[in-house]
Amino acid sequence: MAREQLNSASYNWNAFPDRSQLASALAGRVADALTKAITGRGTALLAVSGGTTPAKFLAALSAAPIAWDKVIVTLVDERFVPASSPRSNAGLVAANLLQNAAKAARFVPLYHEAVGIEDAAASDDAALRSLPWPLDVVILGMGPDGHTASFFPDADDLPKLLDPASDRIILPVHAASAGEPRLTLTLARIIDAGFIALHIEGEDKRTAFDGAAAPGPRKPIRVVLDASPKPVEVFWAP
Ligand SMILES: O=C(O)[C@H](O)[C@@H](O)[C@H](O)[C@H](O)COP(=O)(O)O
Repeated sequence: MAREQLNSASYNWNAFPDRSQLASALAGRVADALTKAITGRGTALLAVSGGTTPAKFLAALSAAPIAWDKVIVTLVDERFVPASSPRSNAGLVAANLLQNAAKAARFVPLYHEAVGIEDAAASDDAALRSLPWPLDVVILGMGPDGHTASFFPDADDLPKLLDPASDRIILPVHAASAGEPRLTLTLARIIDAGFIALHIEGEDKRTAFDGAAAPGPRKPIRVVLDASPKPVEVFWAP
């Protein structure tokens, strides 16, 4: 049942009694959306977030009996570290999603060795243009500060990351609160997705999400919700 809407129907609230039930339900919704895309255009483009929340969901999705050989997986964002780093989102995806049936998917990472983050972002931007945009599914996470993707409130050039008219796919991010330089999909690519889910867990994240509804300066997650042409499906468990 949807809670009172933030800024008029910008999200639907899907609450679950526990994190396992959320993982199964979200995996089912994503599998259906990917299958619909494959039926419609012969392929499906999926972008997932990293961090600590998604592992259970990604593992549940990996077992979905769909045509994974027609699915392309990429990342919503990535820390500027190699896949061998414990901080790597590519490493998280390899360990949790690209297993079981989903092993047949094509994975397009964001990190590669480069002189610097700006060079990496430019070459990613060029390389990812050949993917079958728009995204069919995007799974966002959210930090307690209201960031999503790598749209950190203290990011240099935050308006450029959040420009709904940007023609960029990938941009570099410098933000003191991010831990290390990041590579991120732009908001413009995210809100074009056919199915947009926000996956958050725990009371802190629920409070942070509710805080995004409060009047005052808009946190990045609120900018995404307001810019999305369709309601974002929020999946939450305590
Ligand atoms: O690279 C990342 O960290 C993510 O893409 C980021 O946007 C994440 O979704 C939030 O920071 C929540 O992270 P947790 O799931 O670890 O709380």
